[in-house]
Amino acid sequence: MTEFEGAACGQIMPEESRKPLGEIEKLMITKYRKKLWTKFIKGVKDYQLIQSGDKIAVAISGGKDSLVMAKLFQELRKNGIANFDLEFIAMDPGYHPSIKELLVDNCKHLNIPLHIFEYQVFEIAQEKAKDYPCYICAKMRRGALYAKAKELGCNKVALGHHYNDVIETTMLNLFYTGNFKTMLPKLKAQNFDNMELIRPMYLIEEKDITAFTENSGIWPLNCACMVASKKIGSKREEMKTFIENMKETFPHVDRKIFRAGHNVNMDCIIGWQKDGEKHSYLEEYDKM
Ligand SMILES: Nc1ncnc2c1ncn2[C@@H]1O[C@H](COP(=O)(O)OP(=O)(O)OP(=O)(O)O)[C@@H](O)[C@H]1O
Repeated sequence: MTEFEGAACGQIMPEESRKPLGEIEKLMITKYRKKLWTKFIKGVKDYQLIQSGDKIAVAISGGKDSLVMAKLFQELRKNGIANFDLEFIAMDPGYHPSIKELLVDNCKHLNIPLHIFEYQVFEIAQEKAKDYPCYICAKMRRGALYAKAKELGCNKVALGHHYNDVIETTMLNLFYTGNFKTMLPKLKAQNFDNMELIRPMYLIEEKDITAFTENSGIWPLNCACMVASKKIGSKREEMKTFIENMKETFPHVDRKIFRAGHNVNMDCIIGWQKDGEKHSYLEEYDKM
């Protein structure tokens, strides 16, 4: 473990030395075709994430998810299935120089032309929210990514959240906030006109991203956070373990949680929020 990682950080250990770019690109559409490429295309189609004429800013943290997302986007562009443009953006929130070097080196090897910009999120998050910096950090990061995307003439920002992120977020909301709230495949940006956030990795499982990354011999950035990782145990990691343990008794529990967000039965919901306003089923009860 490096001095920057928290106990919850799981390091990816490549099985072999870094493969040449051509081999990595081929691996993605051969051995990992079903697990990565097909699911990427399905997510893009099912959730209508790309429209003709889009210019998409692919947000690269340097972690495994966003690196794989970048390669999948490049493959889609090569295939000419949709008419869209790409930019790759990375916000440097105050990374240690060795971490930044790894990010730049991986992107160079993977032929991802990166726009890196500095935005000292770590410093601000640590100062403003000592006990729980993650929320403010994520909010500021999103604003900075939208602003950079706009500057480059993009109308969409793509984030690397995947299938397991969706499930874990749903369960974290249920357990810790007592609400049913999942993560959307796309949404309109607040405070930025004509800007959308898309999550094209929505159907891709984390274990397949990990396997592909290890097989490619890539060492991605891992827990580059220099603020929170040592202060708070990762609730997300705990939830990951909890779901894995549940799978021993209910093998398809992850799929069921994922599907639940697509199958809410509004006839059996007592209260909900819409556009920030609270509603109750009693509002409609007497009209039935
Ligand atoms: N510093 C950054 N610059 C640009 N994009 C970022 C940055 N940090 C996060 N993102 C984007 O937000 C997504 C979710 O970020 P999160 O911190 O949850 O990382 P993650 O789930 O570990 O994903 P990854 O493996 O890509 O780091 C990333 O996949 C990436 O698209």
